[in-house]
Amino acid sequence: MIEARGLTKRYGTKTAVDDLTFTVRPGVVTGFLGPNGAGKSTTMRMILGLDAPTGGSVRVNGRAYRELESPLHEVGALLEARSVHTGRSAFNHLLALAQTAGIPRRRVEEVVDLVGLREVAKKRAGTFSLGMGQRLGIASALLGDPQTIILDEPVNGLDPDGIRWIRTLLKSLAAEGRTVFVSSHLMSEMAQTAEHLIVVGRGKLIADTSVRDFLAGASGNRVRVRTIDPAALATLLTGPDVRVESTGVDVLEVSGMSTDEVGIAAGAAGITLLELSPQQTSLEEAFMDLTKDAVEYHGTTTTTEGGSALTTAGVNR
Ligand SMILES: Nc1ncnc2c1ncn2[C@@H]1O[C@H](COP(=O)(O)OP(=O)(O)OP(=O)(O)O)[C@@H](O)[C@H]1O
Repeated sequence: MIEARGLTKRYGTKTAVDDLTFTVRPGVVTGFLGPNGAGKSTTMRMILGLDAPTGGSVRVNGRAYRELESPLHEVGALLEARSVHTGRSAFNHLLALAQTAGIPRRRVEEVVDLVGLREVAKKRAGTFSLGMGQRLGIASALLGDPQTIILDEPVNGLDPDGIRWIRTLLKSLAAEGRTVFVSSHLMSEMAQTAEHLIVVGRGKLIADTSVRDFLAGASGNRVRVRTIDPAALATLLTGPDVRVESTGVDVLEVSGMSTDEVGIAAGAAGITLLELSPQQTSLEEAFMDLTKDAVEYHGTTTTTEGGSALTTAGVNR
């Protein structure tokens, strides 16, 4: 369990994290969403005791990271930032980390298999591709068999196989009852991986919700309808709260009415329908709606460089 209360971080006049209060619970993957510069990495660094909050607090299993008796066994993390450049083999890199924390060699063997690095375990980690480097970083994070796992943008730059692998791994770690907190600016990815979402924009909390509720709340009523007389149906349905768009020769997209309402209105007017289906807003669209408000509220735009190499924290600091 991770609990942030009024968590704040300022760098000079810049407020990177602004009074964040949220709880990350065990048993589900929690996505930490926000556009670049929203404060995700800074929040994760504070959770891991790598940055001190300017205000508020954050606890892991009821205690500040620095107070954890055996941090590697409690929290495993993979932070975005620098790559692990090492002349050691992947296996020896993990073994060295394990030895500093009193973790037995057989656990190194286990995590090598768990992350699928067995075939390349004897290769120098410095020669690894981004995807292999990420697997190695995740292996390091899992070495202590931690109850809480924190990953900053783990799918950045990965190919579809790698993304699928991480997605499956995160879900299985959560299914074992662990707390899994994973950041991303890819909403579509989080929709497939996370059950719960904490959304931030410009350092502030925008939403703390299940993925399901987030989509339901954001989607409104949108209906796709095919008909033999689109012009007549469009005229019939268009109103102050209803928008009708033509999206194909015989297809309309109706916002502001349910499928039932469209069907009943068309039936009453004697207009034949060929298809009537509710449309779900994608997480991407829902997220853009939300963060657009945050951007407008704050009135400026930030751009940050998109670094994608990774290093481990909590293990390899
Ligand atoms: N050490 C620092 N000194 C000054 N400003 C910083 C520092 N670290 C982060 N910031 C600023 O704080 C804000 C939040 O940055 P942070 O890296 O936490 O965001 P993020 O959501 O993780 O974004 P990204 O996905 O780009 O990594 C940004 O505007 C960033 O420029």
